[in-house]
Amino acid sequence: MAMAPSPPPETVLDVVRADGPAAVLGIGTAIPANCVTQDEYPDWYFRVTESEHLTKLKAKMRRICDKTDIKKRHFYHSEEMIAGHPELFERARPSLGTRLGVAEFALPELAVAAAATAVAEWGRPAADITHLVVGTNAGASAPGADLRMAALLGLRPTVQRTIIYLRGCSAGYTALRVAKDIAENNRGARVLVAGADITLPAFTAPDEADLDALIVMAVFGDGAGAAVVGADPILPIEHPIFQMVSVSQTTIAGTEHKVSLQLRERGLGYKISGEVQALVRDNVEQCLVDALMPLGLTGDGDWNHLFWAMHPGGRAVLDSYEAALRLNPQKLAASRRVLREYGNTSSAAIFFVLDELRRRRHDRDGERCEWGAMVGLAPGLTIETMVLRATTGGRDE
Ligand SMILES: CC(C)(COP(=O)(O)OP(=O)(O)OC[C@H]1O[C@@H](n2cnc3c(N)ncnc32)[C@H](O)[C@@H]1OP(=O)(O)O)[C@@H](O)C(=O)NCCC(=O)NCCSC(=O)CC(=O)O
Repeated sequence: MAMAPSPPPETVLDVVRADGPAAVLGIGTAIPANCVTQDEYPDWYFRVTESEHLTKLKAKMRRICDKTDIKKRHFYHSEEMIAGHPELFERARPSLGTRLGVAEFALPELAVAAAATAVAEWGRPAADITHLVVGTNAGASAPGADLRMAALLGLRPTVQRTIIYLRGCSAGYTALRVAKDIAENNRGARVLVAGADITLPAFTAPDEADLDALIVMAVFGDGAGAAVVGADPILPIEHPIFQMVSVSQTTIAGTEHKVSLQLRERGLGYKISGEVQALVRDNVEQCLVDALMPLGLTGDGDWNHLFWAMHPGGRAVLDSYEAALRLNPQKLAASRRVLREYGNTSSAAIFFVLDELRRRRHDRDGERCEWGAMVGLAPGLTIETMVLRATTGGRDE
């Protein structure tokens, strides 16, 4: 009997792959209830860590806080929680179990709150989600926050889960990059992406010999962000907000130790070199030329023709982007506002920035550029970019 001819591979791929680029179809964010203003933070921090006697270091902390351009931050931990666990600030004591134990509850709680908002905006039932991608620096368990999220949100048991640990501040980018590839390579896929972080794993007492930790304590905050990503939106139910056009990643040679994270018995240790700002100034423009040249979007070196979703890593990092790309001050207004209101929420921050950017597109004097880019830094030191295209398909445009 003659065998039926097998279809040529291109045809099979046409069936499997989506037609169009992936797009963000819904965005949500969430923050924990405890709020500490940046003005009160030095007093709060030195009090809860029983370090009031370190008056010079506290004065330095105040100088740092005053320069952050942060108004307030939200934390899952409270003064009472820390008082009940002295291992969180007594540096010699092992404390990893306490920290990860809190994260196990906190991450899904925050991520689900953000995801529920993103799913509601997307407009379809949570059971239509086919994939889940979660990025965080505050976990080390399997199954992790992804499985708990799937249960709490009522996702299908067949949902394909990916969790990304310890990607530093770019965990949200990485999760979005993975979601883009999934959406474009699996026709009909709808990917729920979440970035969630709490700072408790890195919480530590002030120490003159560990100024990196002082910077982390002054700048980082807790939060979660989420997005639903999919290609070929089903109109009029689904409304693309940003198309995810292309991605790139460049690791700057010889910078392996400039930003790094280590999970130790006393928690998550960050190394953040003061050279980061200079490295950004010296390298980011070339990365963007490489990423945008193939799309004809370099604007002959005038980068103000794009909108920008910079990760709000710190005031000085945003200043470096602005200087290196000769940006008008309003170009980073969304990133600066997110930094001011929440601090650097690490894996979550980019979702806050995308949410703020699309909100600003509705303002009378808001951003109108069609094309833009997300930029963030990962340990390495690695510069990640994603080219975005703002669509007119947003629900209330
Ligand atoms: C911390 C800052 C707000 C301080 O502001 P300025 O640098 O303008 O102020 P300044 O020079 O007067 O510094 C104030 C005091 O802080 C000290 N100081 C500043 N940077 C320091 C560092 N990296 N390590 C240790 N100490 C530091 C200074 O010596 C000074 O101490 P004294 O007063 O005693 O002389 C800023 O440098 C900043 O925003 N840094 C970026 C923080 C950061 O790296 N974020 C995470 C990046 S990674 C990330 O999130 C990824 C991403 O961005 O995508």
